[in-house]
Amino acid sequence: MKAGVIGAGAWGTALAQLLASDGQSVALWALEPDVIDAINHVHENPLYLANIPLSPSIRATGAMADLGSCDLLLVVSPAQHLRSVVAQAPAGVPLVLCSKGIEAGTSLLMSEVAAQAQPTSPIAVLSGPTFAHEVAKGLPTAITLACEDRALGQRLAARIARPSFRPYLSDDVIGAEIGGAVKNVLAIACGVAEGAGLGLNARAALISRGFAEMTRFGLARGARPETLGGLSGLGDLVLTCSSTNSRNFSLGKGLGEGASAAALLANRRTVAEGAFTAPVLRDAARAAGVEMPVVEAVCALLADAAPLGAVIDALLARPLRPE
Ligand SMILES: NC(=O)c1ccc[n+]([C@@H]2O[C@H](COP(=O)([O-])OP(=O)(O)OC[C@H]3O[C@@H](n4cnc5c(N)ncnc54)[C@H](O)[C@@H]3O)[C@@H](O)[C@H]2O)c1
Ligand SMILES: O=P(O)(O)OC[C@H](O)CO
Repeated sequence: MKAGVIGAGAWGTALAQLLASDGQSVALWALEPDVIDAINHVHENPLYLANIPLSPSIRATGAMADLGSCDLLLVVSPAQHLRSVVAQAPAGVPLVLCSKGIEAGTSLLMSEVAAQAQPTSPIAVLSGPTFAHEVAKGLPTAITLACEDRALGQRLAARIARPSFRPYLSDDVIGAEIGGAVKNVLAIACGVAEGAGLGLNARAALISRGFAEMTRFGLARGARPETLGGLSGLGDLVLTCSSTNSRNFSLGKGLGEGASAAALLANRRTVAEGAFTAPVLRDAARAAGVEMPVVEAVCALLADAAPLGAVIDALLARPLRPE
C-alpha cells in the first residue's frame, strides 16, 4: 500500500523522505508547481528543504485525486490551511495530523478541524521534538503518536516507525496537540530572551514557567499531565526553545533584537506557527480563566503593542507567588 503526504514544506518533505527510506512509494501533494517539478525531476526540494537528496520513490503531485490509492495520509500543511487541504483529501482514509497550531476564528485544535472537514476519516496526531532536516538525514528521533483507537494507533506506529524514528503511542490526542501548539508560542519568548541578551537563567525560567502555563491550559482542556510532560509537550518545548534552527525561536530573537513583528513577518515563505497561535491561545486561555502571562507578553510583542523593555519589566514585576 502507498502512503500519502499532504504538504511539501520542510516537514512534509522530511516525512515523505522518512517513509520512502525503506523503498516504498510515497505520493506527496505540493502546492507550488516548481516544488513538484524539482521533487520529480531533480529529487530535491530547494524551496523548503534545501541540500537534502530525496528518494526517487517520492512522487510529487498537485492533484489531490492522485492520493486516492493511499491507505494512510500524513497531513502537514500549516495549521491555518489544514481545514481547506483536508476538505480536498480522499475521504475515509486514516489522517495523521502533523501540523502544530490552533485554528484562528474557531479556536479548534487540528483534530477538531479535521473531524469537521472529513467526518468519516479516522484521526491520529504525530507530534514531538523533530527538526525536519534532522529527520530527513536519518538522525535519531522520538515522537508521540496519539490516537484514540488503540489498534489503529498500533498499525500506524508500525507503518511510520523506522530504525532511527521511534513513535511512542498515546491515546491523549488533545494533550499531544496542545503541547505542540503552545510550545511554539513559548519558543518565541525564549528567542526574545536570546535576542535581548537576557541570559540563560531567563531562558530556563521561561521554559519552566512556560511549561506551567502549558500544563494549566492543557489540564483545563482535558489533556493528561504525562502527555504534557512527554515528547509532544516538554520534549518539544526544550528543543524549540534552544536553537535558531527553530523558526519560532528565530522570530522571537528578531523581536528581542528590536525588529518589529510586522517587518519580521512580512513576505515570509516558511511558517512560524507561534505567531498565528499566540492570539488564539491567549483568547482561549482568558475565556477558560487560565493565566498565561508569558503567552500574553508574546502577544503584546507580536502586536507591536508595547516596547520590549516594558513587556519584560511587566513580567518581572508580577506579584510573588508559590511555585
Ligand atoms: N519544519 C519542521 O521542522 C516541523 C517539524 C514538526 C512540525 N512542523 C509543523 O508542520 C507544519 C508545516 O510546516 P513546514 O515546516 O513543513 O512548512 P514550511 O514553513 O517549510 O513551508 C510552508 C508550507 O506552507 C504551504 N502553504 C502556503 N500557503 C498555503 C495554502 N494556501 N494552502 C496550503 N498550504 C500552503 C507551502 O506549500 C509549504 O508547504 C507546521 O504546522 C509546523 O509547525 C514543522
Ligand atoms: O521551526 P519551528 O519553530 O516551527 O519548530 C519545528 C518543530 O516544531 C520542532 O519540533
